[in-house]
Amino acid sequence: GSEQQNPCPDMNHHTFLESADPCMTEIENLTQNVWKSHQETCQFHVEDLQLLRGLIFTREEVAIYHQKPMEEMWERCAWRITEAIQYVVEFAKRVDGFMTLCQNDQIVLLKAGAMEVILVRMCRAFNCENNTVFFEGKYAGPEIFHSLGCGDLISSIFSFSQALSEVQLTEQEIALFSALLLMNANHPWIQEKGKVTRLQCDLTTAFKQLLKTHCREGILAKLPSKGRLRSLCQEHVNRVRLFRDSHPVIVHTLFPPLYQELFSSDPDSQSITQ
Ligand SMILES: O=C(O)[C@H]1CC[C@H](C(=O)N2CC[C@](c3ccc(C(F)(C(F)(F)F)C(F)(F)F)cc3)(S(=O)(=O)c3ccc(F)cc3)C2)CC1
Repeated sequence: GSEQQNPCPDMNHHTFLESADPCMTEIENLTQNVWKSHQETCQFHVEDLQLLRGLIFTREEVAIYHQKPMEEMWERCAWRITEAIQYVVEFAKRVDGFMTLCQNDQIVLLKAGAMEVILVRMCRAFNCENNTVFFEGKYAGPEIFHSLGCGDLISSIFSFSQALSEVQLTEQEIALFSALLLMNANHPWIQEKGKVTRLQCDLTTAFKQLLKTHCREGILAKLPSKGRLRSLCQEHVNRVRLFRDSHPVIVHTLFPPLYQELFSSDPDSQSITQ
């Protein structure tokens, strides 16, 4: 294919010398790999999530959720999020290049990005016509999470999903956007910055190429900003800490260990998520 001018001009010279420009097929292969990894590691197919939109919790079923104690609702959500995180870990492991990173960097990238990928994936399970999300087998409005006692977090999650579902991202766009959220070389604790930067650059090229091919550059302005995603994740971490401080035994005994490591521990403590 035609020689690509270096896609990452800011790569300093020695990194440039040791790495050739990705030619088109390399970028196309990366796009196919990321799309396949996404399809294989989503909990539900988007067609199934659309078919199930007709299945909505009845008023009686919502009332039953309202009667559940806060601890039980938190435990359910913690398990759900842990399940979703495990699928995201599997997604990352299948993206070309991720497994070549050192263990430390894999953990740092997942700790920082897993929740952001879940928030993006969530828009697939969100129905913006009636402001409901797929939860435990049926579609539910925000009121079903009432007993969690964090209405502000829930409403920001719903308004985030509302805004993102209006962009009507394709599965390929979600796949590449998710991979980009994970491969963030600017994270302070990254040891092999050059390798992550290379991955980030190739994924950026792949994403831009995909948007250009499908005349979808317009969505770049509609994607949530880094700041929006980060503040939503921070709100979630704060809420979990709040719940943990008021229910230490519950979190320590019942919350899935992976969830605790990813969200309850201090952001800078290293831990094994494998
Ligand atoms: O891979 C797929 O197909 C997708 C992956 C993403 C799935 C999903 O939407 N999710 C998996 C777990 C989900 C989830 C999101 C947020 C949280 C919390 F923030 C809090 F509980 F506080 F809200 C916590 F973390 F603090 F507890 C817990 C669990 S959920 O489906 O249980 C859900 C909960 C609340 C919502 F308001 C909307 C969704 C999101 C849907 C299926």
